[in-house]
Amino acid sequence: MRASEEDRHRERGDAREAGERPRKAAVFGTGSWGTAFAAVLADAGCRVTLWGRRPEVVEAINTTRRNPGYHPDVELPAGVRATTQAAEAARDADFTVLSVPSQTLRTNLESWRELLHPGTVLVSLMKGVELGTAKRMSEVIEEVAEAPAERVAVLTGPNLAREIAARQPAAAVAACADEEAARAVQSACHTPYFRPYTSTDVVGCELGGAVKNVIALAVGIADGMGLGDNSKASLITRGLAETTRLGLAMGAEAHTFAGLAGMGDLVATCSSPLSRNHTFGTNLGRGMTLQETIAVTQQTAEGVKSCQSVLDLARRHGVETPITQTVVGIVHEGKSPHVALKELMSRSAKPERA
Ligand SMILES: NC(=O)C1=CN([C@@H]2O[C@H](COP(=O)(O)OP(=O)(O)OC[C@H]3O[C@@H](n4cnc5c(N)ncnc54)[C@H](O)[C@@H]3O)[C@@H](O)[C@H]2O)C=CC1
Ligand SMILES: O=C(CO)COP(=O)(O)O
Repeated sequence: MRASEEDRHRERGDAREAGERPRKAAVFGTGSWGTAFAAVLADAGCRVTLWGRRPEVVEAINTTRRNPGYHPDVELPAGVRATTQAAEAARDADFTVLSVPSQTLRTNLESWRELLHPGTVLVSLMKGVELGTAKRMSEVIEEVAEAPAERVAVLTGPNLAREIAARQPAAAVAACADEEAARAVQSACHTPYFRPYTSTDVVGCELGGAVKNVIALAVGIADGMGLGDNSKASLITRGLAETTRLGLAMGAEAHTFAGLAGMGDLVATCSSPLSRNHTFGTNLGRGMTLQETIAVTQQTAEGVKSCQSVLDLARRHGVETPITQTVVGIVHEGKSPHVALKELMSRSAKPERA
């Protein structure tokens, strides 16, 4: 029989009292989510080493317990320390958490792969699809780190970093082909305010996270154009329909898209002013050019690049993704949002289930 959550919490406490070493996590990336998730892991009892490339950020974290560029008002738990040395972060890590921009992951991981602790579970926090290859982040990790799918997990869901850093309650999904590894990740980040569920549907979980960023761009554009809630609800709902269609073609499970990694994340991202993708879209919808919008965006808005890879995936699988196509048209082909909207609305009529 599977142990209940309470039993597992008790077992962890017993193990610590019995002198078992605390679990160790390396988090690569001191950005908004990497920093907030490091705090979650530490609050759950892990010893966390954060790797950052900028010495001044690492120094600030170690001396002030704050990351001034991303979460200036949040005091990080004592269990988090930072380093610029990848080898130091990776040493003995039970969990190696990756939180860099999706398009730099391959290059980053190529320089870290020799340092990874044998047997470590690699956990992707990233919500993008690689340009050119159209690979999901877990696929890039498996390939570059030469790690089996059983040791590559994904953590996703409605998790706006600023809210998690403020310890506001949220749920998430820890997905891995190996259920045992998914449970290990779940237990490593389970706190009174962060409630991860497990899944073995890695494809569905990753796709939900990546495509919702594209749909959030569309909803942001609608917002920026001054459109109302009917328009936005229609985009969100049809956005979920196209995500599900693509996911099913790729072997994902339908129920994943009705869960936290699908609907949950889509709703959070499309409705929150904290979302970088949503804000990016709003600026475009208000009439900023792509270059102006990029210039005012301080953090990673994955959908801007991943919309092209998602469209690539859809074409490879012969799936229609009209909203994604519209976003690509506006963001990368210079199409005016008004013209793009007219085209989207004038597509041939069809049954809702098509
Ligand atoms: N911020 C959020 O609320 C959430 C973000 N995510 C996902 O987490 C991933 C990371 O996002 P954030 O931390 O929010 O982004 P961010 O933009 O706040 O931070 C990215 C970090 O990567 C570093 N970085 C940039 N280029 C790099 C390179 N070439 N090599 C190494 N490091 C580099 C930056 O210095 C920064 O520390 C993204 O895929 C995002 O979609 C997922 C859930 C929530
Ligand atoms: O993934 C997120 C929330 O779950 C964060 O969304 P943004 O990257 O658009 O800020």
